[in-house]
Amino acid sequence: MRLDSLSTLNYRNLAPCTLLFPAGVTGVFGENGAGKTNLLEAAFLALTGLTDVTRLEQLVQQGETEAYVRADLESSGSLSVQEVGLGRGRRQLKVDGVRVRTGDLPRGSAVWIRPEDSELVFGSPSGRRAFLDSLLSRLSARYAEVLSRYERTVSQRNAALRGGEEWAMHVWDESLVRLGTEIMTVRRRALVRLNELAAEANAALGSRKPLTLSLAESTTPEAYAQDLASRRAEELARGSTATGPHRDDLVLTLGDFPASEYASRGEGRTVALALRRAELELLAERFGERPVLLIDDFSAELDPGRRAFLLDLAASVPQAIVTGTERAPGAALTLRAHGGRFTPEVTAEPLPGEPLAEEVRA
Ligand SMILES: Nc1ncnc2c1ncn2[C@@H]1O[C@H](COP(=O)(O)OP(=O)(O)OP(=O)(O)O)[C@@H](O)[C@H]1O
Repeated sequence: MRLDSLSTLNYRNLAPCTLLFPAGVTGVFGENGAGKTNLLEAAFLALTGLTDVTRLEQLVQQGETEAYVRADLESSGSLSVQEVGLGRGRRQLKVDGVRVRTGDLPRGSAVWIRPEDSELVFGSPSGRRAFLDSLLSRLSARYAEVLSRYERTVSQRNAALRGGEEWAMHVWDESLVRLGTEIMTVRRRALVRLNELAAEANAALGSRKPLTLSLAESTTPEAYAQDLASRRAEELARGSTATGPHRDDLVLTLGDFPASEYASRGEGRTVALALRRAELELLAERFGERPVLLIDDFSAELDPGRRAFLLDLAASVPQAIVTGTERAPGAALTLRAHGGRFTPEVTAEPLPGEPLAEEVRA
């Protein structure tokens, strides 16, 4: 997978631009607040159609009403244009000029690694569930569909519980058990490979404590219907669905203890990196192509060994964009970020026989 160019208009603090990206690593460096994260966020949105901001308006430049991003990308030898328009709280996606839904974009096109990933480890179960669900939804359109039906069913069932509609529960329970069982089954199956890949990545990061992924399930496919029936009174009193995959956690165990409670900051960042590398490998296995890798702030909180891991990972994919407050070593192209603009740096060391940059300018 390759991002040939990225165009943005009215996107956060970015000046309108079209940037061309070569194969290999593009390093983007600049001071805090220059727009480096915004650039990666725009690239991730244009490549996948995905964003995790709560309000799409946040992505639109202050004072404007609409924003636009466009990716020209190359996948398995063919070229396509993906466009995302943002306005009035809605997102409109097009591929080669034809309107599509998010799930119709290439689902394995990008992985985004950022310092906030530590929240996966230290934050609440909902963040880890979102990581797992978003990954599985990208691996399988069927999972995305079942998950969205399940989530709709939970909120409708909750409304019925709040309305005291006990008589309607058997209908909601039937849908909930059917959809929830499929979600639990897919999660369990996918976790086997995800666990292997995350453990490998954790070892490659030099961690002396083994990493194990497991599911803490609030029920099981076999017991789900019975659990719902036995907690009916409690659910009616609380007005919410007490059990099911929307309550489960992805437990990250480092050594003998849950990382969420016992890991140091650095260990937590390592676990998060291991999860992201596992995500990248799973997407590559599923779609037969390595995603574009977006790495935000490659040096944040990381010791030299872990920085080297990230830079090696960047070198293992056809294309990566790596940001930092300092230059990423070994980049094919370096962009200097300043006030939402990105300027290519002329390489200081000419290839043998090439004139110096100064000579070119003279
Ligand atoms: N909708 C918006 N409109 C205008 N500016 C915005 C909008 N959203 C965010 N910004 C601004 O964009 C600027 C750049 O943010 P960004 O996170 O990309 O910086 P960065 O280069 O990654 O910095 P750091 O090195 O601190 O991570 C911030 O000053 C922020 O206030």
